[in-house]
Amino acid sequence: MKTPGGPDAAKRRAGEHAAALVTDGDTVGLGTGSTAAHAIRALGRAVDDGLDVRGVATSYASRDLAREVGVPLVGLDAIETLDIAIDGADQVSDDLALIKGGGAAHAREKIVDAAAERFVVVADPTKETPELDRSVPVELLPDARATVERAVRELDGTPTLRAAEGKDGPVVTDNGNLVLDCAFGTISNPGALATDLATIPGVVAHGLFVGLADEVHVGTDDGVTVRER
Ligand SMILES: O=C[C@H](O)[C@H](O)[C@H](O)COP(=O)(O)O
Repeated sequence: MKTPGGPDAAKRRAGEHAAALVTDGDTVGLGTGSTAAHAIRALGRAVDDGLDVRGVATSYASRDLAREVGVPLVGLDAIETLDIAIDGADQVSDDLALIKGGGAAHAREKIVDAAAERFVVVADPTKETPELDRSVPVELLPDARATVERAVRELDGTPTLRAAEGKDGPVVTDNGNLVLDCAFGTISNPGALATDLATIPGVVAHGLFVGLADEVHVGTDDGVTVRER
């Protein structure tokens, strides 16, 4: 699908559309990535106009952007539930299963998105796919690298340690852990794979989000399409 202004315009449409769902008094999960950033900026403008919200950041990056644009923050450790979370995705399947973690933020994102009454995914059309087939990011304790790699191979996956840009060595997450990008080909049963990955000792969180998204807002040529679970 063509998107005038390119993918970033589509991301902006989706982010602003989702931000408009936030109402006075809400506690809002602030996702990570270039699409969620548009929602955070829109929320900052709404706060300037008088909206009363508390944001819960999912990463250093979303926390810093929220501070920059004036969205008041509350710590993840201080909340039990949220009214709404707005977050991006690397892939969205027809049944709203997601792959997340392209920015290595999926551990905190999963906590925040799962705790929200309403989890809204924001995306551009390049993220949509009938079935998930991208590599699944798996955050793990550094000492468990060899054992987790072996367990992923036993699930017929191919793990690759994520390398850092601008630094020698691996990506280290906001939580001080490593990330394995695990290729499984087309994922025909995301729920089963999600359970298998979650039960590997040493895995902190993986990027399969199954049964969590309530709706997906996709920026298009002339607006936004919404799919609901
Ligand atoms: O770890 C990063 C997150 O899961 C992002 O939400 C995801 O990678 C999508 O990012 P973007 O909107 O930049 O494509």
